[in-house]
Amino acid sequence: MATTASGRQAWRQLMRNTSRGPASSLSKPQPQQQYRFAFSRQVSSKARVASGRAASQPPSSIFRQQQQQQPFAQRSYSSGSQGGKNTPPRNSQQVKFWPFVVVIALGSGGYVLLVNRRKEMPPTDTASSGGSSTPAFSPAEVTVLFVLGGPGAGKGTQCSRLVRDYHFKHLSAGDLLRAEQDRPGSQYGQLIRDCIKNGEIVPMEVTVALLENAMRETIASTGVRKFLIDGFPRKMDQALKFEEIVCPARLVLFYDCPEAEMERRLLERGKTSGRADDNAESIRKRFRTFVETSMPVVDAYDREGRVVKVDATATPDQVYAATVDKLKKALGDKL
Ligand SMILES: Nc1ncnc2c1ncn2[C@@H]1O[C@H](COP(=O)(O)OP(=O)(O)O)[C@@H](O)[C@H]1O
Ligand SMILES: O=c1ccn([C@@H]2O[C@H](COP(=O)(O)OP(=O)(O)O)[C@@H](O)[C@H]2O)c(=O)[nH]1
Repeated sequence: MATTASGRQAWRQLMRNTSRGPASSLSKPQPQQQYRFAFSRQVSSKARVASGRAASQPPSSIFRQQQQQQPFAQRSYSSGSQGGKNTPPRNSQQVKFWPFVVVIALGSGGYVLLVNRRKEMPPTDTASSGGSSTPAFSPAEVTVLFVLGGPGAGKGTQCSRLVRDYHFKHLSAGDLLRAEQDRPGSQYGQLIRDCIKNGEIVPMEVTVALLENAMRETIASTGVRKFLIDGFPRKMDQALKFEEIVCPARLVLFYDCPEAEMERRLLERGKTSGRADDNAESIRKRFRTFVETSMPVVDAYDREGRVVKVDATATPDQVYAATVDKLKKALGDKL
């Protein structure tokens, strides 16, 4: 997808609106048009590389069709003016020039206005920083651990314990999305509801904005600067975007659990969780999304040596002991 100036603007608009509103929420409903722009924008550097190929390809077949149709359209116009037998001869004195003058004047005025407006626009991401923006938080001051694993692997269970013993702030992407979904007046409520029910991933702009807001709010209100970001990133674009504009992650804590065990846990959790996606059908879809879309993210971090993998099949206490042991080795005094 091409990175358009209007797309970048829409992203900025989204971020401005979200950072103004109450923490952890996307506060200001926006016009539908901007919303679509925001989602069409792919800003990650990898996405840009990928889209470069598409951009250099010839115009779409629809565009080509329009180009080809133009001569026909012109012919049909001219055939009318050439006139049939009954067409009176054209009197050159009847031709009026003032409409042309008005059109040219309006066109020139519009162009000048456009140029001046363009000058007032803030520089785009790529123009200002050669293709990448500075993250909001420096990894020297803020520690971010992504906590990943299949649905029901035990991410939330382990995060609660780490919060208790090591004073992390636990930010569950799923919880933030569910809160936004239920927030009266949220423009994204229905979209989030549909994605969660179908085990699909909510467009990254929404989730990244919610997480950034929650981090800002946490730092401002508690001073805590260590974050467990649970259930995120589930897709490569989220990972790239978050690390580009929010904060590079220190590592990924990955809970490895077989599907049969995760399914058993989720069906058990579903008896009391009240979650719309803790049912057999949604669980199946979530597993598929996890394998097809989220595991490649874990694999990518693994190739960079940034994954701490923990076997999640044992009891919660045993899994926690293994977690602490491995995190101490990986983080030292940052734990
Ligand atoms: N190690 C474990 N063994 C058995 N059940 C577990 C274990 N860890 C978590 N659970 C249970 O499994 C369910 C899913 O755990 P949860 O932490 O909510 O998973 P996730 O956040 O990965 O979706 C919960 O009901 C939880 O109590
Ligand atoms: O970054 C995220 C995190 C979660 N979700 C959605 O929220 C659902 C529930 O995620 P959560 O982490 O709460 O639960 P889990 O599936 O790990 O049990 C997922 O299936 C997705 O539909 C999402 O779209 N983006």
